[in-house]
Amino acid sequence: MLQVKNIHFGYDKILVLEDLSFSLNPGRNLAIIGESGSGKSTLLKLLYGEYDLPQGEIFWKEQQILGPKYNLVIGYDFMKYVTQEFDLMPFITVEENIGKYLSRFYPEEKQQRTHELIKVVELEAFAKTKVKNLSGGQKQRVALARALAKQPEILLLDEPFSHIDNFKKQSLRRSVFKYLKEKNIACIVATHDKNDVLGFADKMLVLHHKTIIAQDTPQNLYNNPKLPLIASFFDEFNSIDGEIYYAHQLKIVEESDLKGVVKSSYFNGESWLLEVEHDSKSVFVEHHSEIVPKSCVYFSFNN
Ligand SMILES: Nc1ncnc2c1ncn2[C@@H]1O[C@H](COP(=O)(O)OP(=O)(O)OP(=O)(O)O)[C@@H](O)[C@H]1O
Repeated sequence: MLQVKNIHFGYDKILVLEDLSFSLNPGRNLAIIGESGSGKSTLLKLLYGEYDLPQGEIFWKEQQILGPKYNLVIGYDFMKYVTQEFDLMPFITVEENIGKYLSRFYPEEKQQRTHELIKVVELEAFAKTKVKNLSGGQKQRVALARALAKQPEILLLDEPFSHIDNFKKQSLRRSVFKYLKEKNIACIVATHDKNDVLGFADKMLVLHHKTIIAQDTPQNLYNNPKLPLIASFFDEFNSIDGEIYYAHQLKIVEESDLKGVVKSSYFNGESWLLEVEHDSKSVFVEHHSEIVPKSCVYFSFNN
């Protein structure tokens, strides 16, 4: 189990994280969310042992995670960290990059394992391509596969699908997260993308103002967001009389006490998002069709 106990950390005396505590069991998937600059990457680096902790402790099972003051080489064999920089070897091929840390004394096993990982990240067509000739998204997939090569017990991922195009993203997420579950590899994913979380994370942790402001399953946080910051991660929302309503929880009706004027309609695939001016504020309502600007409409709550 990963145990993070009352950790504090700052750069140059400016506190970035204050008194964080949480835990994660083997094989579980934890998503870390928070606005830009809230400390997600810093937290991953601390979990990896990249910095010394001025206060608090981190353990993976019995092993305490310590920083450079105690370790000549940063990191531990049971943990891998995929940063936003990838850190690959450009002049060798995809399969050579992935196989680099696998034992060459078992060539057949090495080849089999490399092939298995290339399949997980859906890069079969590029196995023999030099990394320098790959796109950013393809490099990101090689970095993921390489982190998995030696089968870590825990994987830290910083925005793991940020460079991958939308055509590939969803199938790649399914493939990678399914693989991690099958192999019982715990993973911690720092992300801005709700699609990395919904459907995959067992638990979500929300960072804000240096601390954890919420810690729960994605389902519970989605259904009961409590704070605008949490709702905004998932969807367009409105605060009405102190309550949070997603746009799909409001509907256009023939008549109601809530009246407004349509400012804009935005097509979003399955439906349209209407921006309605009500009480000099914008209210977002999901609707099956477009409504011309300046139309007067009534809206109410979906039951
Ligand atoms: N090496 C560093 N030296 C000094 N300050 C830093 C350093 N790295 C990050 N910071 C600061 O620490 C804070 C947290 O940064 P961090 O990169 O952890 O946030 P983040 O949530 O990962 O952001 P993003 O979502 O934009 O990647 C920011 O205010 C940032 O400016």
